[in-house]
Amino acid sequence: MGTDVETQEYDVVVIGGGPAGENAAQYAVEGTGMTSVVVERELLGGECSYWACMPSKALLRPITVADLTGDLGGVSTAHVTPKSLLERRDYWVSSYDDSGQETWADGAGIGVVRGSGRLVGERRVRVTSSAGDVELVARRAVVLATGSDPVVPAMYADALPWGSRDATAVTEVPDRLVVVGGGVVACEAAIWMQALGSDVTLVVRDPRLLARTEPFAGEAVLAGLRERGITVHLGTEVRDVRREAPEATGDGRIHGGTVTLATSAGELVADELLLSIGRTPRLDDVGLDTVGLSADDVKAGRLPEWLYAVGDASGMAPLTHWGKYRARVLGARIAAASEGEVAWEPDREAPVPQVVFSDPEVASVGMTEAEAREAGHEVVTTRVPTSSAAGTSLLRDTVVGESQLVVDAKTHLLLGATFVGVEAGELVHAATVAIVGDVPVHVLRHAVASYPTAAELWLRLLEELPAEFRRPPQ
Ligand SMILES: Cc1cc2nc3c(=O)[nH]c(=O)nc-3n(C[C@H](O)[C@H](O)[C@H](O)COP(=O)(O)OP(=O)(O)OC[C@H]3O[C@@H](n4cnc5c(N)ncnc54)[C@H](O)[C@@H]3O)c2cc1C
Ligand SMILES: NC(=O)c1ccc[n+]([C@@H]2O[C@H](COP(=O)([O-])OP(=O)(O)OC[C@H]3O[C@@H](n4cnc5c(N)ncnc54)[C@H](O)[C@@H]3O)[C@@H](O)[C@H]2O)c1
Repeated sequence: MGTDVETQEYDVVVIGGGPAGENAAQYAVEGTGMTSVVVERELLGGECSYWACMPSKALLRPITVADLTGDLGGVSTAHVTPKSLLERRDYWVSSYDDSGQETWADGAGIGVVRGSGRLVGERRVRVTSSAGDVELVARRAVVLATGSDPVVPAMYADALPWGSRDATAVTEVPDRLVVVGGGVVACEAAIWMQALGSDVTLVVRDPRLLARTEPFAGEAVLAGLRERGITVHLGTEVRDVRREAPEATGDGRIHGGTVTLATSAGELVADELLLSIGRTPRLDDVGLDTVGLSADDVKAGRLPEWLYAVGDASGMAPLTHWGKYRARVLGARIAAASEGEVAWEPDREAPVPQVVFSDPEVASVGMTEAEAREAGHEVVTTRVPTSSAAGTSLLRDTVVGESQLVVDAKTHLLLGATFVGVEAGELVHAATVAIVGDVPVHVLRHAVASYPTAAELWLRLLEELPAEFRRPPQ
């Protein structure tokens, strides 16, 4: 039977216009003469631009700078004003207007179709919107870049807890906020919510914060949160959640009456509950069944040659820079294949860096010491106080945190690095370069950092290694 739905053909159809989708659409066709289109049902730029990375970092930066002025002789202490903090957030999310992104897509020659996209068969995507349906046919590839959803177990659902969208889009500041989770969102959001005026309590199931990083990093962040007056209950289970008159008032507004949590540390009462216990790929309603696939197939990479997943939707590390990187790799593959070529790629997967913009900041890449040992490496570690270089100690009056390298004892190659404290996020990139470039530590010693910059911390770390790490392995 015929259909009166308009059909459009492109070489590459990308469902989801977040950072991963945008990069896939751009790199897949750049320099090839092929065409690509992005299907977006909310705002082009995705979660990252409007409800995740950008607003959270826009909120945290003034707080970090104000703290710095309070810990730096020779300058008056600055204070955060909640109203101007929220104005800064609004500026960085362009007041939730994505016309700038649309201009970018236009300039890059990428088509944009507004609406909800869904596979309806091999290489076919149906886009539904209030303006009517369109069917997109992909000559070469369909890319799923639909992002992820926060995990909300059934016990919490009726209480309509805040998710990270509410925390980043906050307009009504609850007097008392309970945050469930001890991961990245919890450790970052606790800081800005407390600076905005909430009395914040963290309820953490694990015995420590940031459980996937080195233990000393979580300990430093715990001390930092407690120093700000934030209460943290570690190793605590939530057993029941009740709320008076829950109401879907919208992003960033208080979702009803008082929330009461029964926990293994006792009863907690709050005006709002922020649930931040991880995210899951958004694959439920993208029509995988119409091509005989499931979400598990996507996460395991069991996909036909015309279908790809990238970014949070792929189940890989849910980080913007990682999603964008994988999208560039994927885009280059698709572009090269269209010319009958194979894009060059390193023969090993690159390590995933992550910066947690907590206080103190935590930055890591590669394996933790425990992960390296578990993977069978013979390991040597070197750890120094982050204050131990002139360049780092000059940056504040009190420099907290420690930094560590994990080195393979046999090859002298860096396996992982963790920096905690001032400039951690900048210091970690040299570790990423050393790992990707296979630079052994005896060579790294000859990469000289300027005096007195924070990068001289690398010298301190390398100096602390046993003497045999100053020459090639014998
Ligand atoms: C509070 C918070 C802070 C964060 N901070 C950082 C940070 O500092 N650094 C970092 O690297 N990462 C950070 N992240 C993670 C980062 O936001 C994600 O990894 C990133 O947004 C993933 O990009 P993506 O393109 O895969 O998905 P998204 O950014 O989620 O974009 C997916 C897009 O697809 C659209 N979409 C979904 N389904 C459909 C459909 N069926 N049809 C049409 N469109 C659809 C969505 O509307 C959305 O625009 C943070 C996350 C949170 C929650
Ligand atoms: N700066 C950044 O790069 C940044 C900032 C924010 C978010 N993100 C990304 O967003 C993702 C989601 O962040 P997140 O903080 O929600 O997740 P997360 O994975 O970082 O932390 C989840 C926490 O919730 C706990 N948890 C899991 N299930 C639970 C349950 N049922 N009850 C109680 N606790 C439970 C975990 O033990 C962990 O402590 C992160 O993985 C991260 O990649 C990145």
